[in-house]
Amino acid sequence: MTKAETSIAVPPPASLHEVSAADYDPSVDRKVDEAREQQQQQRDAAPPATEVEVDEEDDIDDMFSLDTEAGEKPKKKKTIRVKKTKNGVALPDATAAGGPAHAGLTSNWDDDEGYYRIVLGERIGPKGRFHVFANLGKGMFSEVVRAKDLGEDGKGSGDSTPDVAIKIVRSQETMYKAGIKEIAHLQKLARLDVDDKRHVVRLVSHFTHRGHLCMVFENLAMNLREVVKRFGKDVGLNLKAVKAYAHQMLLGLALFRKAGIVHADLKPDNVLVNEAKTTLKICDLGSAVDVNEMDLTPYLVSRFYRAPEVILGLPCDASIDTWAVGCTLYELYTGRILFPGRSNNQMLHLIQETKGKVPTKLIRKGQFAHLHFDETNTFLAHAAPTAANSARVVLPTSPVNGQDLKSRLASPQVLRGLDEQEARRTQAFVELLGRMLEVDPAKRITPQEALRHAFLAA
Ligand SMILES: Nc1ncnc2c1ncn2[C@@H]1O[C@H](COP(=O)(O)OP(=O)(O)OP(=O)(O)O)[C@@H](O)[C@H]1O
Repeated sequence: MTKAETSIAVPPPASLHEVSAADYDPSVDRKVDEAREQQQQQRDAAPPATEVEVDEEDDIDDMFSLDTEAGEKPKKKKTIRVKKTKNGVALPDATAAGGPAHAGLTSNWDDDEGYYRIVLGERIGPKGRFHVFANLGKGMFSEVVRAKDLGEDGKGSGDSTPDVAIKIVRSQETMYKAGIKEIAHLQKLARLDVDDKRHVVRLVSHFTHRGHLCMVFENLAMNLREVVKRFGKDVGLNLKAVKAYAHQMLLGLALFRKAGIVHADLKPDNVLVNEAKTTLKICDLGSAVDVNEMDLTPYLVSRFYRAPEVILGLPCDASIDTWAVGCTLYELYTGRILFPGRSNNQMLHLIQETKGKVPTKLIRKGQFAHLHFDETNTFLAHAAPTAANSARVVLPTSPVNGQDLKSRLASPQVLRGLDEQEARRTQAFVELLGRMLEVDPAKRITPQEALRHAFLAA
């Protein structure tokens, strides 16, 4: 492997290679992308399975021996993408059946931004079925509360009052419609997974409360970013836990593929675990899209988890979720963000340092490739977030010395410190990661193939 030969040396800032997953605040990341996406949308005013049989559940009890403590919940922001076209799912009129009649406006029940002013102790839902007792957080799209389910008659009795999580969508028409679409996707996935074995969060019911769409979910404990922060800050989780989580996420991805749905926002924040941290569920389908209705936008998926084909403007499909899960697994194992680029251009730079230069055929076909490569297909590293003052960087086809996954995770020095079995497992993990992070989406491993990979099969 040779070090990058740079005609003008403009590597990404050294600090970019070392970003702790625990320090990452997704809301900052999102704001930048939102602004860019809005610009992009204004510019483009006009507007892609097979099942797999796998054993359930690895035993990951006792993997997290630390006591839990109240952790800080990362604040997140989300870009809402609502297509004008319908996706075969009947979308009710937002203003009908208790929808946001005052869409865009606020009422006494709402704050200035259309969030419902939740009062702890309040009972919401048909017959006051849900007794709200805790706030779980606020996102761009909704606020999430925890409530007791008092049953259909709203009376609740003793043992039969399970906790649920309710996502109360902001009172805004586009968000209401996005919520309806999220419900349709969740219902489709649940129909294909009757036994609830594919690790996608279950929607219990939904209703409208004072103009707000409310989605009632099974209750889970925390998301994977919080898990890493609490149990693996800066060092990551052990390989056994990573293996179990990888297995479950891939089962989820296989289901998405089967359903023809792309999640399009997979990252540690959008994967929840139960109290025992043994089972995970993929959540937040607010950006999910039918594979046949994917738009070309360079800002799809949260930036650190964004696949190169998104940035390059190539046709996208479910493979973008595999890439995002690859980035997520690296983060779980190391406690560090794999590609912490501050722009799409820096993302491409970091990706190429780790994976080698983007193949010329992809550059040629990518609609946005001209923003990052010159006419000789040489990479242009931007000094600023814009393409201005960019410098040509001649990248080798192989990874930059020390940046490839093997050097990072399974160098001879690292392997020497492990027993034989652990060394073999680590190597298998790195091999699988490499396959999930193939730059060419056509060569990227599918979830079904990944589930048969030595790392998971062993
Ligand atoms: N079923 C659940 N059980 C427990 N907590 C949940 C559940 N669903 C969501 N949460 C919590 O609420 C957070 C936000 O949920 P979600 O991402 O679905 O909402 P959102 O409004 O789309 O958020 P954002 O705009 O930040 O992406 C999750 O990261 C998690 O911490």
